[in-house]
Amino acid sequence: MNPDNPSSPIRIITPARHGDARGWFMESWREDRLAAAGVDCRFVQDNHSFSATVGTLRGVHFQTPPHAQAKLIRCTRGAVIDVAVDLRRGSPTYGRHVAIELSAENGRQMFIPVGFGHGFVTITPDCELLYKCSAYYAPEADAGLRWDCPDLAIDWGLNGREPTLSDRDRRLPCLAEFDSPFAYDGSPLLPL
Ligand SMILES: Cc1cn([C@H]2C[C@H](O)[C@@H](COP(=O)(O)OP(=O)(O)O[C@H]3O[C@@H](C)C(=O)[C@@H](O)[C@H]3O)O2)c(=O)[nH]c1=O
Repeated sequence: MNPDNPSSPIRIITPARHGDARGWFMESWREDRLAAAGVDCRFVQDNHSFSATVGTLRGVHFQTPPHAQAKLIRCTRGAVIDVAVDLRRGSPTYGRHVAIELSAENGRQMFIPVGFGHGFVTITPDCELLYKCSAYYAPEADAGLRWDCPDLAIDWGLNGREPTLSDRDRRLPCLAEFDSPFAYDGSPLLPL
């Protein structure tokens, strides 16, 4: 899953910023541009979260079918390491992940399709994340995997420090206890 390759189901999008003496302007979301980048998705909900301290970790989250969500994620204040984990049963990269820095400064957005888990850790204080979702929040379908599951082996860059977590995230299961409801669609994959 190399997000720089057009064959990857994970897409990185960086909308152009038009700078002038006042600052800048950008089209933060355009359906046709996303379609041109290989993303065919109808979004129905926008989310916005604020994380106060460095080392706040949310994830690894997903909703199960029929409420599964694709997400288009961007950071509008501060910086985070954003992670997408392949949870598609039968995928050659099942359990593996992509991690990239999203920041207010770099303006990158990451598109994560259905079948992937999502999580992030803050690397600056006062981080705001905005993301679009392709399905409504459904608490009964809300699920996740432990951030420190050894089978996921995600390097969050914490260097031994304990992250700030929700109670829910502390209780999430590991990959070995997880029976994935997501099917692998055969989309071409590349080594991470
Ligand atoms: C996700 C979500 C939560 N909530 C509520 C439930 C709870 O009372 C409060 C906080 O929810 P959480 O603790 O689940 O928030 P958080 O840990 O930030 O959950 C989010 O994490 C990132 C990584 C994602 O990818 C998101 O899809 C979502 O799972 O907000 C909604 O009302 N709507 C929503 O869409």
